Amino acid sequence: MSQSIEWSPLPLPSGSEHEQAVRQSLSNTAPRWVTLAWLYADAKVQAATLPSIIDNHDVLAQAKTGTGKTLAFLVPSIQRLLDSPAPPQSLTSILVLSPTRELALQIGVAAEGLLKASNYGVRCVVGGTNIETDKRQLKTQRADVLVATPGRLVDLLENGGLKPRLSQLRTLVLDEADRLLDAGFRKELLKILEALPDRQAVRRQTLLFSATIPTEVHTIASVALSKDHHFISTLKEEDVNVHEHVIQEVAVVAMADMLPASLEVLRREEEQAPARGGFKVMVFLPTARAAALYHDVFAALPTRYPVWEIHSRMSQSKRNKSTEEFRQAPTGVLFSSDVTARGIDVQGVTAVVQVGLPSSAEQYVHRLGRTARAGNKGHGVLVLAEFETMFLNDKTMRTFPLQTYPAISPGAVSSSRALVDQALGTVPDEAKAQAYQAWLGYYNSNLRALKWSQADLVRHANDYARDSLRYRSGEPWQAPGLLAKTVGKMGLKGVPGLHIVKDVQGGGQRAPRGGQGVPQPDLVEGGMGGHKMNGARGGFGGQRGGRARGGFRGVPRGRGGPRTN
Ligand SMILES: Nc1ncnc2c1ncn2[C@@H]1O[C@H](COP(=O)(O)OP(=O)(O)OP(=O)(O)O)[C@@H](O)[C@H]1O
Repeated sequence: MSQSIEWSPLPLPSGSEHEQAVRQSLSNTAPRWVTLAWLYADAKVQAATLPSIIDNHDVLAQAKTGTGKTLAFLVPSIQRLLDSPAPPQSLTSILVLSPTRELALQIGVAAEGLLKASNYGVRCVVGGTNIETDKRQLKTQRADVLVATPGRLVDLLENGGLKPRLSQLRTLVLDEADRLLDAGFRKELLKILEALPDRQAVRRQTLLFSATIPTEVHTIASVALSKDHHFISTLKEEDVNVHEHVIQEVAVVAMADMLPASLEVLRREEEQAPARGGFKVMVFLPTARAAALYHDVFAALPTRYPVWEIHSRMSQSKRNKSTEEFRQAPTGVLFSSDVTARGIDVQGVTAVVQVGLPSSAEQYVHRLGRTARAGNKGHGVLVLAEFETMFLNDKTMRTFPLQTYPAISPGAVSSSRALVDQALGTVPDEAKAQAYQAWLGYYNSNLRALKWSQADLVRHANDYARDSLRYRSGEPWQAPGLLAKTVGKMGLKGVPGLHIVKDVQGGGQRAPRGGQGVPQPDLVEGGMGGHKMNGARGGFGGQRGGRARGGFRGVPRGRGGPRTN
């Protein structure tokens, strides 16, 4: 381990001038200087983990969202790289894994900033991009720091000749570690760990970071961490892992009023912009199709603000464009599935609105964490349908200071409704049918928590299509058509109320990537050309999906109950 990092434990005052200096140092100066500057800033997780990381311990670290975990693992690992003899071009020293592509790209940019003044190289390999380019560049360019999503990394290990490049790996980082260790990624994680050299032989250090570390992750983490690893949490025992200064409100509305209520919530956020420091909002929906539909509806509404969408049904280049434009925009709304729920650091997000049942309390925490980052203010609104309020009884959710959202009057709902209905008129039936199918899939995996029968599910889904989406099919009203194959895969064969068709309208209801036929929450990384349901837990508080295979030796595959911290 490098002995050359000079640092002082003296608590120096932090403030905006200082913060500016730190920020500048990140892009302009040598990493050693960054290390010094960074220690004096008000980023507890960095100060708390640095001594253990410098001492070459494996670390499992937990700290609230937006408190600087990325630099907490990047700066010491990069410092260590710089203080060691330069490795040959063909070797990677630091491997960072991220569950989502956007987060991987963001970490890559941060690493590049730290290595700007050096000859070392950073490469990002993520799903949805040309793997041949990755292979070529990994052969010819430096990749001292490699940031990857698990699926693409496994592809490169199995078919891209990547293994020798990792033969001297010094640091392995699992960002959003609880997600990476979750059932949805287990198979890939195991393959990656097996492909890495023996940790003792290369004295490899492993660093696991997340804002949420459910109890069982401590057990599962042992596959990656040494026995004497340090667990470091900046959360006090009685602490909850959301920021106290973020006002969190819950609006409960009739399912048919979710879209109008969302419009009203955004109208109020816009109205409150001067007090909230602006109007830049992320709206999270449970599925990719719902995010797309909300985006299309809001794009057709006579609102003043620009809107973007991001979810796994878009090409990676479109996802990148949305992320970039939203990052740069002073104001606007991004409709997102859970692909941006974790880690994404966009400056100036004034509010996070979560519409519909979040897949877990952890996911609620991560989504909320897109606002109020780095000590800034923020506001969170959770919009639930009446039947989704059981989510508030979750053990973890009950520890949060949730407030009731100021009532949305029937008058406000009906004027929003009229606007929304007009906008819905411009949305193709195909998009509504896709949102309906995705809705069925998502709530189907939450039946136990909802205390619904399959017939209840279909009844509610049809209400959603008819009353929320204004899906018009003629007289008598019929639900959007579903292929018998899709219905079979959802386990809904014979459930009354479904409309089985031979061919779906416009060929739009293809089975999702990966051919599963069953829409799932959009917690997708999407590598390996397949649709990975990252949270293959089978839904909040409910049944576990049967899709997650594998499992670490001696580690239970899952939990029966809700995900709590
Ligand atoms: N020492 C520091 N001084 C000033 N700003 C910092 C410092 N460390 C990090 N930041 C800034 O704080 C913001 C949040 O950091 P980061 O994205 O690493 O948070 P995080 O803890 O990883 O969040 P999440 O849990 O959402 O992944 C970033 O904009 C980052 O540049």
